[in-house]
Amino acid sequence: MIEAWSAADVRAAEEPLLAAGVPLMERASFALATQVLRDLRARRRSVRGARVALLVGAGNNGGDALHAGAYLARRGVAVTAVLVAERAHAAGLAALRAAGGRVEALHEAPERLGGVAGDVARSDVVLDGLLGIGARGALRGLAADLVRVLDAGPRPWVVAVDLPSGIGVDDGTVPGPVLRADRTVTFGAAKPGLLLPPAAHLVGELTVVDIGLALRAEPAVRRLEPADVGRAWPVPGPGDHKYTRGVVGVVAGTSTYPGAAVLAASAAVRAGAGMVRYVGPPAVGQAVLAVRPEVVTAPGRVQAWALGSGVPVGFGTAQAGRDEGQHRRARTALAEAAGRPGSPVERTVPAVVDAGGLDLLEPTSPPWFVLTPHAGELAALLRRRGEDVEREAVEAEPVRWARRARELTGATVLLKGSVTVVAGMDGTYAQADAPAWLATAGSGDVLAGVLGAMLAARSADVVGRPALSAEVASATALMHGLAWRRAGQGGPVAALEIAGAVPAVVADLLPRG
Ligand SMILES: NC(=O)C1=CN([C@@H]2O[C@H](COP(=O)(O)OP(=O)(O)OC[C@H]3O[C@@H](n4cnc5c(N)ncnc54)[C@H](OP(=O)(O)O)[C@@H]3O)[C@@H](O)[C@H]2O)[C@@H](O)CC1
Ligand SMILES: Nc1ncnc2c1ncn2[C@@H]1O[C@H](COP(=O)(O)OP(=O)(O)O)[C@@H](O)[C@H]1O
Ligand SMILES: [K+]
Repeated sequence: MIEAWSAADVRAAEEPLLAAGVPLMERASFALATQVLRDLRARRRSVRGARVALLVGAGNNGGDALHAGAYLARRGVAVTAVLVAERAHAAGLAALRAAGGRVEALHEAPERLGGVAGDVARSDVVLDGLLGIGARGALRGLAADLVRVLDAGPRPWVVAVDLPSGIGVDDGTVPGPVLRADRTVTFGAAKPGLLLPPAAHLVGELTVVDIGLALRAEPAVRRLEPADVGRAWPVPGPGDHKYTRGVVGVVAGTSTYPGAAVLAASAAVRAGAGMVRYVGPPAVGQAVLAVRPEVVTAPGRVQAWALGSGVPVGFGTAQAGRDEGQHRRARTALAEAAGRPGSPVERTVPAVVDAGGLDLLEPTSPPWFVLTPHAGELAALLRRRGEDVEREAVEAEPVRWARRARELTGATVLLKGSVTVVAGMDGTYAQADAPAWLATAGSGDVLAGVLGAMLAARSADVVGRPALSAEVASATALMHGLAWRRAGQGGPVAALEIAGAVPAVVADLLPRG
């Protein structure tokens, strides 16, 4: 698992060490220089004579870049520091000069911007040390101008120092120009903005360097890795039978959108549900059975629901494909699963609420409900609860709006997108496990089905400790991405094939022995 701490928590952890004279910047810059040497060796035959440009801002982030530049200069690298602010880290500057590095004081001659940017672009590696955790708002002034010019030209290999300068350190926003990094070397711990969209797309490969910080607070954002999923995946034991493994109830699809039912039910079967009950129009049930004869269509108890995929509700405009029967079935399931008065207690179970199901929710829901909107659906859900927000605003600040939806609805919120953000009761997760090939019609229905199976397998645990829903949802997003990799082999894939790849991915992930 990768864990990320806020800028304030990182500073609080640094303070006692700095007070005790622990050389944090030396540790950080040495690790940075070592990584740059590795990158240089991978990219050219000899380190000696390689060209490295340092983009240096006014603070300690620039200091890291300057000290790393000094190490590199001593290894025979031709290092040029480009200063963009009146101030620059004095000790770092002295170290670089002493090691034979060159200094280009761009702030003293801003008219040289074009020429300097051209030189920077011809470097073997560029270190972005403009801003670190001291960033406030978008890059300003000459730093912003330089990044804009560099962005427009040919791209050298960029290593971001601590983080790509100008991203929202704690919220992953991209309020202005940012130089996209090929690698980010971050110190002490990852920062939330490195994991959260949209900034996460500017980070490149993430290297976390241990500089000895003791971070005591809870991490602000977590990202699960495959081994975490392997450890958490429900593995049946000798005493299990299909009911203990969990029955998933699927209320999905209509005669207009039968495919969603087929995809969600297939995915639940493939993810290892003990049994899948399809609840819906008989003709859709037949379509499901034609693909997955394991599914049953008889009514009965379930341990979790997957509701709403392919069940449009269509407020106002999109009325096509409405099916009042499906709305009624979904509403009944939602009420029972929430434990509304009058429902048998054993019917209080987790529920995945997808697509049209989001329009059928009561104003508030229990935290063992996992809502799975994409940005447009989240914006609509928020508008219905009084927020003035459009899809674009959700895309610009996904974590803010996912958390807001969690507050307003009470449910766990899994916001789909190129990075999936999960806002849960005791924390936030961000999963970036597949490229845009995964964005294919029906892929969200598969996610809903897999998540239904996961929640059914841990039904009582999730209702008893609803904070677990977020972790289960994140693990499912990761599994979804891995299944794409397996099914698509790096290229396009059909949604049903993603479901089909789940068993092999699970088998690979489970601990051996
Ligand atoms: N503490 C330690 O020992 C360790 C710290 N470490 C390193 O220090 C980094 C944090 O350093 P930091 O606190 O000096 O802040 P930093 O990010 O360099 O920027 C502050 C400067 O930027 C300016 N500025 C702000 N916003 C701006 C904007 N939008 N556009 C333009 N300028 C802007 C701001 O100017 P002001 O707004 O105050 O005028 C101020 O001068 C951290 O990320 C890590 O790399 C490691 O070495 C490990 C040990
Ligand atoms: N740019 C992207 N990169 C990677 N994954 C994406 C991207 N866009 C969407 N996805 C993923 O693709 C799936 C699409 O789900 P959804 O929008 O509900 O589609 P559908 O309703 O057609 O099934 C989600 O899991 C989402 O996280
Ligand atoms: K930086």
